[in-house]
Amino acid sequence: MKTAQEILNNPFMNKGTAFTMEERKALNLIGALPPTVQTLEEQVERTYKQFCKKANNQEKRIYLMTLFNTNRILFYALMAQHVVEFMPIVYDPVVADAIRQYDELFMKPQDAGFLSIDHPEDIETSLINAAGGRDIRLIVVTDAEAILGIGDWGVNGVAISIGKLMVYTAAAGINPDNVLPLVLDVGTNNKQLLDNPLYLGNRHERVRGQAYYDFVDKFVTTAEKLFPHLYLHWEDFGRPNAAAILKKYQEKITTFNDDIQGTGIVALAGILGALNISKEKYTDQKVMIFGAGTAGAGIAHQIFEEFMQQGLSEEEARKHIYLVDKQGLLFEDTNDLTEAQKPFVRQRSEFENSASLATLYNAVKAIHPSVLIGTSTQPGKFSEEVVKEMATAVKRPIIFPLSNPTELAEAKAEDLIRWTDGHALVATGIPSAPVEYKGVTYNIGQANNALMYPGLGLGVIASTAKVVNQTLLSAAAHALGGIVNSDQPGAAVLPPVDKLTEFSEHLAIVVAQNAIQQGITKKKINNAQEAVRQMKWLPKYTE
Ligand SMILES: NC(=O)c1ccc[n+]([C@@H]2O[C@H](COP(=O)([O-])OP(=O)(O)OC[C@H]3O[C@@H](n4cnc5c(N)ncnc54)[C@H](O)[C@@H]3O)[C@@H](O)[C@H]2O)c1
Ligand SMILES: O=C(O)C[C@H](O)C(=O)O
Ligand SMILES: [Mn+2]
Repeated sequence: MKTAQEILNNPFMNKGTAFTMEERKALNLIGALPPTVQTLEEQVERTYKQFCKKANNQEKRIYLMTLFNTNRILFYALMAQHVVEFMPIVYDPVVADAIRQYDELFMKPQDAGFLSIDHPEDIETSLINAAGGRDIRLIVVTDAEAILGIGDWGVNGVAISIGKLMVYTAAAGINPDNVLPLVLDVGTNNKQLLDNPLYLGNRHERVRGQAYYDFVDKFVTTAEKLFPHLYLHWEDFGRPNAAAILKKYQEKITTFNDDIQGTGIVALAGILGALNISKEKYTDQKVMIFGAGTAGAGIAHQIFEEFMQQGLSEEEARKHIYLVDKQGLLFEDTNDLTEAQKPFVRQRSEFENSASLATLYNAVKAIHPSVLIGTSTQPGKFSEEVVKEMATAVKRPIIFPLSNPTELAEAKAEDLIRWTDGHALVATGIPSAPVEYKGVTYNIGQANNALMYPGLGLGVIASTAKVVNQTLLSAAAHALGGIVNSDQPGAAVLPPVDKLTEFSEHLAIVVAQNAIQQGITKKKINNAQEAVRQMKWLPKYTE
């Protein structure tokens, strides 16, 4: 028999004031709670009032994390009613501040797991301890080398795994009992952390090379062994490692890289949504991606696949894509190209003065892309000059500044609308308020992978898909890109976050259906819709 304290201090068991009198008698809780029994609805009302009293986003976040650590059903019941308001606080952009201040704010590990490269022999024990006997179906893991656009944050990065999983549950109803947030602590090269006496992670530089890959592999093998129904989500790894790890495992296990594949899907969906509004053809588009790292190259790949699906040859498809990185427009002879950039480099002979294409402005002027996407971590680079130049040649420029958090965005939505006299079709990585311009309200879609990874994940888990392949990813992009209200002036290019739970379910059903059709499910699943609905968890108390 558990003690009152053991029950009340376990967020998976605790119902707080909602324990009924019968439960209080049976569980030795008599006298350990105030006498009034509340409903979940009353608890939601009380906690929302408490939340509203907090003075700023940081305080609000601390409050919500405390609630999460206290009563998980109540946390999700509350979040279900306030998704739009809570997303930026539990997730991007406020999560970035929480990561920067992890040691100052640390109270509880929040049921996350911490794997240390200094003790690879402890991987199995650590996973068992962190899971605590639960049936783990979904892991979000980071090594925190490239947290959003803010760089290397060592063990602090665990908060992105926790935040991503909160969104999985709030958006798609993944049972919180089945999830495990993880950080691979392989050291950090962040000097500020190494010099901070209160830093909580391993106090040495990042381990690189074979030792790193052996550690990752031991983690993957052990997790697959312990959790046979696992879907493994990689988040915010550094540029070379993210791509290499995905390549190594994507055909072997059920796995997904959010920054490469998730961002690719959401960017493609945003373009498809924008073209629904402008009534233009996909195969007429010229796409320029500024910042061709993990996310940028992932977007290029997804867009490239779509050109081929829409009938272009591989060679023709490549001609529609232009990558710009630190070196400027990427050419076949550019130094330090990554493997993921190489398929999309251009020939110098295509341009009269290729040497001048080292700046974004010159590249935009020479190419006049119809789509401009930013994943560069360089704030303000979609300047008035760049955007106006683009708009001289393109009627409805599609412009997505996707860098996170807020202070790193390549442009603000409001400026893009003004500079293009309302013609730009805009989506941003962080939430943007609607823009009022010349009597029209422009709703700004949030092109953040959070719009799709929960639905994709629910579909994959419910259908028991063995792998996340290109066909599945394309189906997800089309499902998401098809939901825009194209007749409304100022319509957003992506569905709004206040409908996140609805369209996540829709996405999940499309994905599950696609996995069934492809014959890539582990179990025989007859009905995608039923499988998805059955898998969905709702924040309700049970006896
Ligand atoms: N909205 C979303 O869903 C989403 C998803 C993933 C990443 N992102 C954002 O995209 C950004 C990049 O993330 P990442 O994981 O790809 O990082 P990354 O480090 O892999 O890529 C960044 C790229 O930008 C390039 N770059 C740096 N300075 C530049 C400059 N002055 N000009 C041109 N290119 C430059 C780098 O060389 C690198 O290739 C981050 O801010 C991240 O938050 C957004
Ligand atoms: O975390 C986000 O908000 C999106 C994305 O995964 C990122 O790294 O920026
Ligand atoms: Mn990310």
